[in-house]
Amino acid sequence: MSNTSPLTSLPAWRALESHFAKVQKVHLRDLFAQDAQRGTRLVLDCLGIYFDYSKNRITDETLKLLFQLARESHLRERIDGMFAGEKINITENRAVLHIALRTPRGKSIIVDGEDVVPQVHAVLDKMSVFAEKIRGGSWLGHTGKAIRNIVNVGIGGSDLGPVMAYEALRHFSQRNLIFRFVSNIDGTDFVEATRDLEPEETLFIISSKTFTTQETMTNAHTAREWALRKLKDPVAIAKHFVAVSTNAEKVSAFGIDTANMFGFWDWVGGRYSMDSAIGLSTMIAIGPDSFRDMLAGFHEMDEHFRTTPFEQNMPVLMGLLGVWYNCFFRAQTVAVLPYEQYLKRFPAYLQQLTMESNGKSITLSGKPVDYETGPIYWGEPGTNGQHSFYQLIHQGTKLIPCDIIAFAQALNPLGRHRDMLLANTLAQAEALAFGKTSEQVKAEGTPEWLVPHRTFEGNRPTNVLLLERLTPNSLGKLIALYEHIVFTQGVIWQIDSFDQWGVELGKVLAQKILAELENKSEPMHDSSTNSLIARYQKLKEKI
Ligand SMILES: O=P(O)(O)OC[C@H]1O[C@H](O)[C@H](O)[C@@H](O)[C@@H]1O
Repeated sequence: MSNTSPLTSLPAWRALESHFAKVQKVHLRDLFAQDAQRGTRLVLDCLGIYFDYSKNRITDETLKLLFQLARESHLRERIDGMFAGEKINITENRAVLHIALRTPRGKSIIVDGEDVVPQVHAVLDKMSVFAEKIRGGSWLGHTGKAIRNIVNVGIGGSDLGPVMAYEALRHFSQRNLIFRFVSNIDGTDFVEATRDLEPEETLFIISSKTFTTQETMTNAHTAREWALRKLKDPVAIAKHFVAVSTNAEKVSAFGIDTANMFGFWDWVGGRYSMDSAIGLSTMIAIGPDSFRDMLAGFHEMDEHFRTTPFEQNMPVLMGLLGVWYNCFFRAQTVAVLPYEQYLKRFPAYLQQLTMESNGKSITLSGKPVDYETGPIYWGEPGTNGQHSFYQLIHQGTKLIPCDIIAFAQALNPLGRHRDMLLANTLAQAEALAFGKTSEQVKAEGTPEWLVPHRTFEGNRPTNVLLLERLTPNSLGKLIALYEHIVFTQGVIWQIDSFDQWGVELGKVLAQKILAELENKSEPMHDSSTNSLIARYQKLKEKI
């Protein structure tokens, strides 16, 4: 890591603090009134994405200082370090190379003396052959029937990406195949996902980077029992189970032939893995060509991020705007509002990507931070959110910057639906920014006492991302955009965006409590946990 002073002592940070004191109350109405070009000037139009950031509470000076902050944080060197395969995940001593997963054939990225790009393409080729066999009906189950149902068993990064991508790209999927996803340790997840499936026609993809995750291993064993109840012969496993993992030893120990294993590498973080073999279900759904088209979209955004000056660099710009709201306005959350039904799981996917990455409070040099880091990401597709939580965004006491994502062309054109959807999209961004003054409300003849209730303060910032059409390629660009926003922010905050130690403690305690629940040994915890255990055991006995 380049030598960087603590964030709050950087000159740009100090300058931003005094700048913030001056501009924090400035209203977007005034910023637009002062500059007739603002709405066409503060936009980026590249890679097929029209990014309008004019409705942010920023001036040209804000942007200048934010870019200066990026330079003083050595963002350029850190980007180069990631792309060169440096071990920037310092707490796990690992390279962070999800960008290698979409690097075109023929290029090279060296990790520990080995070029990883040919390895990436070898796995993609193996996935393609397998995916085509399933899609074409030539991969037969144990009793000679073609596979019709594909069940991905995984959790976290081995589930959220596949689920999101399947939903997002459903329009491009082969419709005679049924896809299901099992993640939760709650048995209901498995039972409901498989209750109407025929084992003879079902393929399980056991997806787990480590192949040790309790939920996934338990669901995988349950899946094996479910399949063998009908198929009887353990030889059948070879036709009905494949694995996606970095851990060949554990895959064999489970009983899956490593010939049926699709590998990836320790330099791919779970939440950055949906475009690795973890995307096998996605590839079976949309086909190898569309999957590669998605990878090409990722790669275009990677190259944009790697080579474009910060001022025109979409992930850098969006990342810095996020830092501005998070650290100076102290906005606690970011709402992601896709105006596209197919992106309904996109906010959930982003929650792991952003919050598991930047939910940290210790710097790379091991000190507690004295500023805010990762915000809470949340959201629902428009227009549904409008009839639910938008009230709070418009008139509540909290500042919630919103990312609004929309596509001009409907994949399912239907009457006036798309125009109505887009009218809502644009209206919300306008209403959030400009609001409605009490004068305007009064002029409508509203009784005096009602005026404050019907007034909209406005000045609620939005980023609007407008694309032509949701395709595998544009989805790849959008995901890579957020991956690099996370990276940019992690660099500014001087944290390790690629570890996740915070998930460990609960896992260890759950093992201990499970043993106590099953052995009925005397629980040795605090008084609250002890009595919850006792109550659970009592309630359970009532069945
Ligand atoms: O893919 P796996 O090794 O099964 O891991 C699944 C998930 O579980 C872990 O607890 C981590 O928090 C996630 O980052 C990971 O994606």
